Amino acid sequence: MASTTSTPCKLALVQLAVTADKEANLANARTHVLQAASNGANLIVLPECFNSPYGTNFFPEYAETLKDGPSVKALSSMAKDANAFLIGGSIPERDPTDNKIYNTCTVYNPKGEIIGTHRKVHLFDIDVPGKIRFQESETLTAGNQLTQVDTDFGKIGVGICYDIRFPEPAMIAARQGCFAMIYPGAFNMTTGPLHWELLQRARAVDNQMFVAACSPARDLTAGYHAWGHSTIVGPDGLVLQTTDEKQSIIYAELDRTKMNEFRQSIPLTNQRRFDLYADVSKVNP
Ligand SMILES: O=C(O)CCC(=O)C(=O)O
Repeated sequence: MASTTSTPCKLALVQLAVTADKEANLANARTHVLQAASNGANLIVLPECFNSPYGTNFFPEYAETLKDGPSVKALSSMAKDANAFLIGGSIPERDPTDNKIYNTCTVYNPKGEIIGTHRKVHLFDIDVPGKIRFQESETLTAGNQLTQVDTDFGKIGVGICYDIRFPEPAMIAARQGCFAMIYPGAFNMTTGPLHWELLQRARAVDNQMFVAACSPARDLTAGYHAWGHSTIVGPDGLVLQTTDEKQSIIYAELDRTKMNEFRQSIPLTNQRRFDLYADVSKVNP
């Protein structure tokens, strides 16, 4: 389905250097969000866990509520002062009703109002012997819903990092009219070179939509070494913009006219055979 709006969308991914100092991280985010806006971006994205070091031991310490935590306040005023839509990376969120902690992305309109909240639905629990073991479920709880937000440019699907490994949310988003999937993420030095770009290109080419993933910059003094390489991919599966591991901002115009032309020339959406593969969850392995 084509997006209905025609407002040009200039996307910026802000690959931030993240420290252990939350206040400094929020101030650094603000500086870079305003810089992106002054360069014409009207859709700005921050990385996964941009206000805290990435590690299960840090999540309880840095967690805050969405109602009156400092990060949500700071993000709201950044979006307003930038006059841009802001996909606010993710933060460790404490839900006061059950005291559970989530890895949560909040999304803002240019008035600074929250227009969407995504709690990471697939927790990053992996064990690659001799390389990396990470168990988010030690301190985090998974969210229970997929997230799409309405913007001036059309609908956008939002996931967080490990969520990108699962094709279904991106496919559902595309079929429900989203023109882009955006993932704040923080891959590592093992799976980053293997899969970071591949997964983005896969989600893009499968669904003929824009896909972008925004990482923190790499800090070799931190416990977790992020891969960096924030990347924007077009609906044809080609990389539009990418970067290295350092702090930087990358930009691309997301041209939905070109996306719709590409969808017409290779019309996958109308050619799917759901009569043959209706419900994969019911297929026995
Ligand atoms: O899927 C991966 O390899 C990395 C995922 C990750 O770092 C995360 O979910 O935070």
